[in-house]
Amino acid sequence: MAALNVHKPPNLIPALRIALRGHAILENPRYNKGTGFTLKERKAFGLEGRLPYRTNSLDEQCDRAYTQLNQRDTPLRKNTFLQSLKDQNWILYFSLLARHLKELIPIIYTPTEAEAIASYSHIFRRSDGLFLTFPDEDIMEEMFLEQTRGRDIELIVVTDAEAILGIGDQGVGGIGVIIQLTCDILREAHVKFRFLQQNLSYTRKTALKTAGLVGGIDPSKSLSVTLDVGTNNEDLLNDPLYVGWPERRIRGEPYDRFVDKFVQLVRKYYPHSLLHFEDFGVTNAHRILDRYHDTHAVFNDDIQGTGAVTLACIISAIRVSSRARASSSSPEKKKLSEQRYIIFGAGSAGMGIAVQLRDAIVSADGLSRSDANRLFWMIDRDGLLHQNLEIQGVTEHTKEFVRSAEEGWGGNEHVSLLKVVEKVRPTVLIGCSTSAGAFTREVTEAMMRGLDEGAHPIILPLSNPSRLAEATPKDLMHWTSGRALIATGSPFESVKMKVDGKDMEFFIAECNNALIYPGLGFGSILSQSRTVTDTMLIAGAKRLAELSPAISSTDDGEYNGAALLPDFGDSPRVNFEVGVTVAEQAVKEGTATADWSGTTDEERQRGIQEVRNRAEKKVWVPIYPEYIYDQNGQNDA
Ligand SMILES: NC(=O)c1ccc[n+]([C@@H]2O[C@H](COP(=O)([O-])OP(=O)(O)OC[C@H]3O[C@@H](n4cnc5c(N)ncnc54)[C@H](O)[C@@H]3O)[C@@H](O)[C@H]2O)c1
Ligand SMILES: O=C(O)C[C@H](O)C(=O)O
Ligand SMILES: [Mn+2]
Repeated sequence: MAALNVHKPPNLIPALRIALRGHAILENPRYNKGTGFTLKERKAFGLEGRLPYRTNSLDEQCDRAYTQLNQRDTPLRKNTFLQSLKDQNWILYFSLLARHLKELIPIIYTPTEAEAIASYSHIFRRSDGLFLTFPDEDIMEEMFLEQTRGRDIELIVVTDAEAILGIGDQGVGGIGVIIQLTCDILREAHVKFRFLQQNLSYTRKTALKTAGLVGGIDPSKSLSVTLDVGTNNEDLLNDPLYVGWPERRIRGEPYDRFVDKFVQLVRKYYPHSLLHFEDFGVTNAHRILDRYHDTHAVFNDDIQGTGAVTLACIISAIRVSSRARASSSSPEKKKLSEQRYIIFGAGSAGMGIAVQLRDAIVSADGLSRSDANRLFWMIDRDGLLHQNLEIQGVTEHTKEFVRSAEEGWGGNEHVSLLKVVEKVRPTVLIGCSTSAGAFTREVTEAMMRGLDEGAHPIILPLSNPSRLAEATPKDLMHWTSGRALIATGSPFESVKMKVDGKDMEFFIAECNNALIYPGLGFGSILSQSRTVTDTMLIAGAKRLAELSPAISSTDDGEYNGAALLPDFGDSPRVNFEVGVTVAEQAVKEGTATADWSGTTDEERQRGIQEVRNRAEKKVWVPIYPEYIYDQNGQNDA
């Protein structure tokens, strides 16, 4: 895909009517333009004496901010700089991100976010998002309304921070994992705005084709929420600077009641919103998803987002591997159901991946659910999950994947990854265990030995941040003599090596849920889907796979080292496509409730034709609109 180009005439964005003046507008990151305010706006909003003479374009502001950013010499300092830029001016922040997406994603996201979250209380400057704290349970509704009243919220991202990335319980610092996904509006209640009447369709289409859009969801319509139910992290509990509630985590009935109170507020005030759960502990994550799945559009990113992006990655890898086999004597094995999967780490991500792949196998290849379950071997701390093992805290989801005792896995003993690889001869090995280096040379070589002639091993070390990856791409490529098809959870450099005397460069895809959740979310919000169904997720994943460089570049020839998934630099457009597909699926299957989505078969057909057009209109682009002072604006709009 072509590089993103974010230059665009500002007059193509509709004007906003705003009631704020002077200091208040400069202090509001949603509306602040800094030196970007035009002379006309400076006059209208009482800014003439508050800003230096020169008006800068957004391009100039981005160039300046980029130079300032590069004066910060560590990723964490850059992360802090960007966070403070976001606190000052959203459009500048998103616009800068859009211009340097590939470079900046690792700064605001994995791996640097892990450091920022771990030091949250120490680098704290200013709060962001909504904090709902357990001892304040009785006033939760007031706190919720205080921040949301008058707002048209479509996306709510929430964490209780029990399992942040692979770094565990981070208490209130967990807000860091979600604020990069959403932007909270300050003092929205004092502002009234409305779009001027214009023909937007050209505007948006052009913006979309030429501009970077970050997820496509208007940040003012999103809210990030921390459920501070305590922390079991001893370091935080003993840290006098810890800014969260310094008590042990609440469990059991009080926890469920607290979460339920929050979910019911979301349902009451924002029935059409998407509620995105991030980095909950594994048992709570599954229970919460199951509990609300049929009553609200809920989405657990670690379970479903990871499942969907991994499904896309595997579809892409199987295509490459089967093409390679087409020229050998062994069967092609093009189908998901023709693979054997070992999943190392049976937590939220591992189970999410297993369920998503299993569902896709059932729907695409027509296997029964139990036959499809048999294609998976799940391994956790205690080794392979098999019936003779006394496993602690097995969830309903996990049970389905426990291997039968008749397969001869022995008694209640630890069956190691190596043993399982040797016996099962997997074609796909996925890591989401937080166990750095677990995919050793021995394991990898054993996997290679078990493959059919000509096949590529598909190996996905997905644990984040980078230092927790189960193996590095460089090692895997060398251990497999350049055969492995690899994707990782955090970004890694490409691997250059000679294969059969030829110089090759292998690009390592980032198989991270961030490559798909904005699209899944956008599609769900666009169609106002009542629930997020498995079929919507599968449709989104298939679309993502189709857009992978590995698929397009191996169509008529040998694998050339292209990445298994689209590049993060292309994620805005990729996510737009995923969003359109997900919304089309929601309309098709009748879960969409948007007024244009229709109820009869005929109306739905028309609704599907509408989706792209609606998406283009809805997508948010980080470019300054013109502001018009609306003296009569109602402060409580
Ligand atoms: N790439 C992505 O998009 C993505 C998405 C979600 C999670 N992740 C990563 O995957 C990892 C797990 O995340 P999660 O949300 O599933 O956490 P989780 O705590 O729910 O699951 C981790 C599981 O790994 C198991 N485990 C720990 N040590 C192990 C070992 N030595 N051997 C085998 N199993 C072991 C744990 O018992 C647990 O069941 C994290 O590093 C996270 O960053 C990546
Ligand atoms: O946040 C990420 O980078 C991906 C994923 O949600 C994780 O928990 O690791
Ligand atoms: Mn996560």
